[in-house]
Amino acid sequence: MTVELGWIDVRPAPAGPPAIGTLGPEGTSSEQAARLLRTRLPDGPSIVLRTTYEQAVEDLKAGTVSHVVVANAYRDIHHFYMADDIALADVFVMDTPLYGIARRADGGPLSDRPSVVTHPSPRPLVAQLLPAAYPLPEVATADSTSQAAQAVAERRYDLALTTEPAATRHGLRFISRLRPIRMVWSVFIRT
Ligand SMILES: O=C(O)C(=O)C[C@]1(C(=O)O)C=C[C@@H](O)C=C1
Repeated sequence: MTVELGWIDVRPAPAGPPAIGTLGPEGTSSEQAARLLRTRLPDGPSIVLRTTYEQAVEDLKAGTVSHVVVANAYRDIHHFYMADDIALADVFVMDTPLYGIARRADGGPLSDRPSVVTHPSPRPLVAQLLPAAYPLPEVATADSTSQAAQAVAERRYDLALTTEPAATRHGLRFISRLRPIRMVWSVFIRT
């Protein structure tokens, strides 16, 4: 369940039917944030999930979506703040779904030095959540928590730092404790 903790509108919504772009595929925290934004917009807008936030912003500039939701922990968000053809419309605080380290539910025993994949932004959680029995691994990166889960389901890595929805979607089982991330989300519109 997602909990909205605060909301600031800084610019009126654009005219026309809304559509929301963000980072996918299904199971990302960004998808949950987009679902929350949808509850505040008229006409039950569609949600367009893209492989990167940059692709979602290209859709915004091209006019195929009206809003793009970006996690403020995204390290390249400054490009979106600096662009002069899009602008910040809203800011809200929402806890992400639960994050944890997950393995294939049907896999055999884990290696003593399992490989780990994560989106770059929540990477500090790998050291925080990885059970002490395992040495700190080399960490590979994926474009989203959901892609990280998919990479483990496809046997490319042993463990993924991922969300509960993405783990469920890809048949993974958590081996760590779970925690949410209290996140500020930025909503951009075209100017
Ligand atoms: O990959 C996702 O699920 C995202 O929505 C992006 C993501 C993440 O990787 O955790 C980016 C930074 C924040 O930690 C919240 C979300």
